[in-house]
Amino acid sequence: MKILTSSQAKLIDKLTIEKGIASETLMEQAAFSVADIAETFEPNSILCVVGKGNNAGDGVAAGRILKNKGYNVEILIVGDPTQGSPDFKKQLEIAKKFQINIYRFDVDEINYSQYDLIIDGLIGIGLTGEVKGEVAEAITHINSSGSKVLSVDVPSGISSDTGEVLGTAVKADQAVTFGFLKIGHLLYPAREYCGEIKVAPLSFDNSLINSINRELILEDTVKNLLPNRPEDSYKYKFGTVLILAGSEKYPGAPILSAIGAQRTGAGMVKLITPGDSSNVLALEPSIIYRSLKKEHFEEKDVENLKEEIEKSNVIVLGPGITEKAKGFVTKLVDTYKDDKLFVLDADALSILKEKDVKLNKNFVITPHVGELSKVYKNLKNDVFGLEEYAKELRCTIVFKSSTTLITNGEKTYFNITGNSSLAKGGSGDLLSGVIGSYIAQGLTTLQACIIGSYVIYKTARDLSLEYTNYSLTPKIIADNIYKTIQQLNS
Ligand SMILES: NC(=O)C1=CN([C@@H]2O[C@H](COP(=O)(O)OP(=O)(O)OC[C@H]3O[C@@H](n4cnc5c(N)ncnc54)[C@H](O)[C@@H]3O)[C@@H](O)[C@H]2O)[C@@H](O)CC1
Ligand SMILES: Nc1ncnc2c1ncn2[C@@H]1O[C@H](COP(=O)(O)OP(=O)(O)O)[C@@H](O)[C@H]1O
Ligand SMILES: [K+]
Repeated sequence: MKILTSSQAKLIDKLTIEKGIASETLMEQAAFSVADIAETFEPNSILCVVGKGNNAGDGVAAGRILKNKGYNVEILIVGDPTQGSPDFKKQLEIAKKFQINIYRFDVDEINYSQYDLIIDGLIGIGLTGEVKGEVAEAITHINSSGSKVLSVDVPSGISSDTGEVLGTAVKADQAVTFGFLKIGHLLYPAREYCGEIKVAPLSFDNSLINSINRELILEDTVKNLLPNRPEDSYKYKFGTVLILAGSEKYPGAPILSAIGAQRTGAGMVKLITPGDSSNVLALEPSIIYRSLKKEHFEEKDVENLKEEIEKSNVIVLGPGITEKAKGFVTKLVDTYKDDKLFVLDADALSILKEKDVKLNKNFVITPHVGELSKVYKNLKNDVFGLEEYAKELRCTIVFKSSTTLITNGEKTYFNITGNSSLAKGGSGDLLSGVIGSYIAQGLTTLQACIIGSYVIYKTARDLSLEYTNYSLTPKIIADNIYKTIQQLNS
């Protein structure tokens, strides 16, 4: 499912209209979808609270369709309708002929609570700047009405490009958008304001679709990424993952990374760690394990581990290593950045603090917000900045959050499959091993991040129904990864 910016959405509207599908037709289609979804709330009375742009046009047309079906519908216009868009004004004239009550007065004079459903057609993708004045007041009334709320396109007040709340925003039970998702539907805080999101089809011109470079990860996106596993094969065909992780202080992190790699199909998983993570063998004896019996990795270990490093395809570097391993990380990356594939996680990311650090397409980095904000000073809540950073570093970034963003600067994938069961130490360690495993099995770094994150997040989501978001742990997720792989393989 493709994800658009507001300007891409406007361009698709424009191209469609240029090809001969009138804007009135698109509006009627949009309004029918809104009306269909409104009916699922089984309301007796409906208030359409509208602004004066085309979002309002959709809202008025949906109101008229619902009125025609026998529902008790009223319309409240917020703003001066004489300043409205041509399509909105047209809809208003039609609505008058259908004898709908249309109010245009002080927004405080309406009793919002008397309606079972409020349709929010105040502002859609045309929002510019903070919501203030009458529109802000109307939003406050909608939010405190206690009525169900259906937002047209995006909840009013939400930036469809960044997911920010600009001033104030409608809290919707559902949002119905047209043709494609918008970025704002998927990022917090907006994700919380959207409620359930429905995407309704419109007769849009799809010729631009292949050039849209942002996409939501769904099962279909991932199904064909599961690596081939021919019967006539052997372990080295599925790659060797070398996990260089842990320290005396953090012996658990490398275990989760190693198990993640092993349970997703890597041919060989080797774990080399400074501390004592020997419990890994009790959990999964097939993992090749060695302890350096010291506090943390040191620069000279790069030379000591030469043979193991050179025999590996992918190096998962970072979980639990502590900042004391910085010299080791810097030397390892400098020495092997052109020859090996890397997943850099946790404290391995501290090398990005150095000026002029150059990664390349062999690298995946997997920061969470705290890690990213330490190394990327321009971090804002926007996708565009992250894409720029990936271009600058020339690598693939997995920006781990409640909505996880995966980008190589050219293409960006949104993962909303996870839930708060993952907000626990160790989830990221598990993920780094899984991504390493998929790279070892021959996927591109971008593909490995897409399927790796999906496999972990989907397993977590499914399991949390039984275990709850409180009690589910990364180890239990690791033990059940096979269930998601089964679904993908069916
Ligand atoms: N061609 C069509 O008829 C279609 C219409 N669609 C609808 O059209 C919408 C886009 O329409 P527009 O481009 O007219 O934009 P909107 O109607 O989303 O927003 C523009 C209106 O909001 C007001 N506004 C903007 N920022 C404001 C702020 N900070 N505070 C208060 N008021 C503010 C503007 O004054 C203007 O009246 C979409 O969201 C969708 O609902 C499309 O989705 C489908 C096709
Ligand atoms: N509320 C949430 N909803 C969905 N996924 C989440 C949520 N909180 C955390 N996650 C996911 O859990 C993982 C946590 O990673 P991280 O913080 O690096 O853990 P650790 O380093 O302790 O292993 C990330 O993949 C992140 O996307
Ligand atoms: K809206």
